[in-house]
Amino acid sequence: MRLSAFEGTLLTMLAGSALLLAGVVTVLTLQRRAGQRALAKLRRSEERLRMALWATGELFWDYECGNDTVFRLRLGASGTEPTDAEEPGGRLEVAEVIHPDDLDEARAAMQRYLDGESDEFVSEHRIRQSPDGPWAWVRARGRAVERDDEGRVTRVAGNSIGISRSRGVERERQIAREVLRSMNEAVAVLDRHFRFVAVNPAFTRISGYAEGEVLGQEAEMLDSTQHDSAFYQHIRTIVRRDGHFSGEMWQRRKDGEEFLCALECNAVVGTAGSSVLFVCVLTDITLQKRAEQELRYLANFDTLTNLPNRSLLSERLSRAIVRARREGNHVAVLFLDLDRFKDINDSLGHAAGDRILRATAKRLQETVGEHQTVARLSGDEFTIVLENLAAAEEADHVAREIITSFEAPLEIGNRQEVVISPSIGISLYPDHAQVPTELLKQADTAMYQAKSAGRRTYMRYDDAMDVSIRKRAILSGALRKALDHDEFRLVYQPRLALDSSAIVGVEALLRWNGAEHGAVPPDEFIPLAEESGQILEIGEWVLREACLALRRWQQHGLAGLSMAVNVSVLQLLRGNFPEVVRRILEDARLDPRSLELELTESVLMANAGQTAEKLLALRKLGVSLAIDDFGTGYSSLAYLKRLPITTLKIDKAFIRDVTTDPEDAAITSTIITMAHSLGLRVVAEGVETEAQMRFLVGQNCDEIQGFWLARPLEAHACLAFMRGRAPQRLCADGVRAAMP
Ligand SMILES: Nc1nc2c(ncn2[C@@H]2O[C@@H]3COP(=O)(O)O[C@H]4[C@@H](O)[C@H](n5cnc6c(=O)[nH]c(N)nc65)O[C@@H]4COP(=O)(O)O[C@H]3[C@H]2O)c(=O)[nH]1
Repeated sequence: MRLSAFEGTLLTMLAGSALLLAGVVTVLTLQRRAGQRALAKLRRSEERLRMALWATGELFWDYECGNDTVFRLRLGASGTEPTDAEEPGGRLEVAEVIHPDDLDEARAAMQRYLDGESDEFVSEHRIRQSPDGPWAWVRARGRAVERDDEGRVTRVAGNSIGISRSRGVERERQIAREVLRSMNEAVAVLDRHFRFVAVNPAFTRISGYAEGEVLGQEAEMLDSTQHDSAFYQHIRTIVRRDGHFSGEMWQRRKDGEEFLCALECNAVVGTAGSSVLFVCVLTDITLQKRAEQELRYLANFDTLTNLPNRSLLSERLSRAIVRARREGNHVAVLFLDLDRFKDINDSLGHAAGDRILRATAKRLQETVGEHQTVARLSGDEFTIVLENLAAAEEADHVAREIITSFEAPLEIGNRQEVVISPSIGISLYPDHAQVPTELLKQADTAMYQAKSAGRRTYMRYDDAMDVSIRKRAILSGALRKALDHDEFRLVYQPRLALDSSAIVGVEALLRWNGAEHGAVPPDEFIPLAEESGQILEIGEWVLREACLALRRWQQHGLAGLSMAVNVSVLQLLRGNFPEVVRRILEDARLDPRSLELELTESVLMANAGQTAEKLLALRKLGVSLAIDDFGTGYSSLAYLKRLPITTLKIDKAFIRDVTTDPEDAAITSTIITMAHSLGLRVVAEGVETEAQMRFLVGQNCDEIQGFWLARPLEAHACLAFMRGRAPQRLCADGVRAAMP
């Protein structure tokens, strides 16, 4: 079949169109395939990017400056799917993301970047990964990704890396550095050869060595001479072997001074398991040790005398008891108190008192030997523990030795000497008690009894003493009310002048008739009043009462009489006694020459130096001064010479046997002669018989006093006695013929 031209043309055109279509289809197909390949490539590259992002664990963010919001993107755990930190595609206010404390600094960093002051935005701050999640430290970096027409940054994008861990480590390091720097303890890091690797400032402060002087040096440069080198070697061996040492040791500073330190040494173990470094911490404990020693000393010793105190005494006594129980022997406790120490302390001053206590401590320790415990409990109370005694009598023997040792004066410096006597009480284990407290109590009780028995003596405890102590306590309580209750009165014992046979004076003697206890002898209550200090008040009352009595008698026409009043040493030592006397004499309108004050010999002798001044003041007033009970104390006429004494009263103990005991007769006669040679008037006390009186007349004694003449009399009876007695002549041989 033949085709027309039109048909041919049409056919040609159709064929061409088909070809064109086929070509277009081919192109399109090719294009689609290329697009698909490109997309696949893009996806692969995105995937790789995502994987990389996931692997870094970083957070991507994109900050819009205009609205101060941030978009954050972080990849999920699988790394295949992106996970928005917030709502996908959502934006968050910056203030919601960054920790409030870090916000200002982060903004400032951003501002610096936006102002062109930094090449990139860098900030370390805390962010929350999720709304309720914990805060985590990140280091954020970013750069501008968009700018406006004028070139101003409108968007900044970047990433944030978690730095919590490194920041923690750094922070720990910083703290550790600071701790080391500010530590009071010296820290030295040593290598395995014990050479210094590092030291802290405290090390320099304590050892005196600067860091540069020790680094690389051996630690033994600090070894002291207090230990031998084997000691230090041994410690280093322990540190190497155990990786640890803790203890005390002496070390030497750069200036050579040695110091005691507490050392704590620990090995730092390397990855291979062996010690690579040793960290040693040294604390200077020299002062602490000294303080501890001082505390221990203070807890156990008396600082004044350096003797053990009560606490150490109890400890030693307990141990002594245990030993004695085991070995079947005795322990004695000697409780010692210095007689009239309080008065001496008050008059000489406390500094001198302290010196006396120190000298006493020394004398005691010397007497009993250094192996026996001598302790000071308080004030002037000392205790001695005697061990290994086979018999109780050995304790008596030591007590006697102590008393004798105190006959020699105590030297208390400045060429000053003091004579002081002790009173001692003794208790024994196992005889009196089994425990320290009881033994001490009983020795104290015995000491009290020794004091009551006239001081300067010792007594062994017995059960009856407790009763007596209780009685004394009750009596002392009653005595306190005696003045207020008007329970005191005075009696008067006349004194006779042997040459004129006239009554020349009386001695006022105190009587106490208590409501509860009846008549209590002065020998019992005067010591109690002295102990409690009441004697001051009572003594003043006696003085006033006696002066008023004399004044009344004078008004009754008795002239030329003198009144003798006993004065306790406390009255003399405390306060202004001469002034008290002056006032009382003035009130009573008495001539001071009519008053004689009697002081006991032992007291005057022991305190000669301090009392002399007061005695002089009294003498200046015109008052006579007598030494009472002469012969019972120190009987030192040499001492007497130094005191402004006018009268000496021989104690009745000598007079009692003066006619039967040649020794007493000789003593009495010597006292009279020597007293006269010193210009003193002599009065014999306790004259009970005519024979005694005769003897005294023969010895030229000036006055007598005693039952032979008259007993102490009530005021009115005494007045009657004196009135009824006209002076009588004495016999030719000097002995008065008439009996009283
Ligand atoms: N055996 C005997 N004794 C005689 C004889 N003549 C007198 N006496 C007693 O001897 C003591 C003498 O007094 P003293 O030695 O001062 O001894 C006094 C004195 O030291 C003290 N005393 C008395 N009154 C006071 C006072 O007011 N103040 C002070 N501080 N002490 C006083 O009490 C001590 C004892 O006083 P008294 O018991 O009254 O004892 C008095 C007296 O009664 C005698 O012939 N034979």
